This record gives sequence, structure tokens and C-alpha cells, in this order.
Amino acid sequence: VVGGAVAKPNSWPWQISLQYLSGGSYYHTCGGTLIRTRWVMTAAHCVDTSRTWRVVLGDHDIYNHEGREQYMSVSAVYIHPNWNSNSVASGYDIALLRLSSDASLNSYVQLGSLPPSGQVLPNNNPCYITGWGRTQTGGSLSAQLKQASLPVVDHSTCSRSDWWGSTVKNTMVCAGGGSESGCQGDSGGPLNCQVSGKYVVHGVTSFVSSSGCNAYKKPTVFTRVSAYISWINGVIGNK
Ligand SMILES: CC(C)C[C@H](NC(=O)C(F)(F)F)C(=O)N[C@@H](C)C(=O)Nc1ccc(C(F)(F)F)cc1
Repeated sequence: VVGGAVAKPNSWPWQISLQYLSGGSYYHTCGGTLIRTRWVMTAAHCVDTSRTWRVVLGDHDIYNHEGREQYMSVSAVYIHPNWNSNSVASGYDIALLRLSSDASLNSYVQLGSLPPSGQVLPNNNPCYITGWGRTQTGGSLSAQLKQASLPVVDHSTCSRSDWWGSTVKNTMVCAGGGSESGCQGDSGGPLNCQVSGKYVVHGVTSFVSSSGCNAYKKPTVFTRVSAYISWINGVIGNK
């Protein structure tokens, strides 16, 4: 997250850290959202390589054990069938991870709420991106979870030729576009939007400009969760 601030610890209790095993240690690579006690929603581009994953719940500082963390192993990865890693502009950048055991819900670990199918938020709807991603273009990951205010940029604005043009699809949400943005390492995490006084996870962090995380008129682009509710329900089993 470029700009914004360090979040109050565990104030986004559905935010998870997705980590992979390398040389005997685990490393943060992406964010995600706990949506059921055994299910995490993340980005397809985070998990389209075969690695040993773990999901950390209740985390704040990814480099220090603070005692509220739950370390979960992943029993299955479900990548959207239409995802194409050579074409992030086509969308479908969404995946579900089945955990090997149930998360224990408490004040540090809670489920994120998903929007109703098809709901599209208006321009400037207040939203926050959260994540441990780079704090500057080309910078390093944040040790502590960060948040930044990224208001919704509607599709008609975001698809203007001097904005994202035809790269952005209607199955995506744009947010921000100023000096604050997501950045590498925030991928897969939630866009937390205020709807009727509640936070609802309307986006899965997907991409930023390859010329810089907070590039002018290149808002952070998210998978629009409300476009994938049927797929999500089909995978996790509540028809
Ligand atoms: C691995 C990437 C597909 C996703 C990666 N995502 C992120 O950094 C994050 F955290 F914002 F979600 C990204 O935007 N990386 C930058 C450096 C990038 O490659 N951006 C990008 C690439 C291609 C396009 C497109 F669609 F135009 F081809 C758009 C943006």
C-alpha cells in the first residue's frame, strides 16, 4: 500500500497473509479474505504456480509472532476456470483456498462479508485497501498491515482512454487514482467498501500500472467480487 497509514491491529479481522514455503521458511506473497471458516478468497495470479502455501489469520506484523496468529495449511486451490495468466486484462483474477481445518473466530479473526450478486458501487463510494504490500513503487513490503482510502472510480471514468481504456472490464472495480494505491504484495487482498454503514469486500486486489503503483489516472484495479458470487457459491457448496 502506497500512502495511507498502519492499520489499528486486527481492525480488518478477515484480512489474511498468504505465504509460501521456500528453503525452510515461509514468505508473504499475497493478501486474501477469510470468507468461511474453511475458505479464503484471493487472486488467481497469487496461486497459479504450484507451491506449499500457508494462510496466516489474525496477523498484524508479518515478521513477528504476536500471539494472535493462526497458521493454517491449505488443502485445495480452486482457480477460476477462465483465468489466463497471460491475460490479466481479461479478468477472472479470483481463486478460493480450502483450509485443512476450521479457523477459530474471535475478535482478531472474523469472516468478511461479500456483496449481493451484481451490485456495482457508485463513483466515489468510500473504500479502503488493506495489505502488507510494497509501500512505494519498487520498495519493500510493509511489516505491519496498512490501509489507504481508495474511493471507487466508476467504469465510465476508469475506461477512458487516458485512464485504463479497454484494459479494464466491467467485471473489475477501479479505486483510487491519486497518490495512494495498492502495490505488489497487496494482490489478492480485499477492497473494503462502506455500504449502509458496514464494510463489505467488493474487490480482490488484481493489478496496478506496470509504470508504477500510484501512477496518475491508473487507479488500482480489483476483481469485482459481485460478478463472481455464483462461482464462489458453486465452489464452496452453498447452492
Ligand atoms: C502480476 C500482475 C499481473 C499483477 C500485479 N498486481 C499487483 O501488483 C497488485 F498488488 F496491485 F495487485 C501487477 O499489477 N503488477 C504490475 C507490475 C503489472 O504487471 N501490471 C500490469 C500488467 C499488465 C497489464 C495489462 F493488463 F495491461 F496487460 C496491466 C497491469
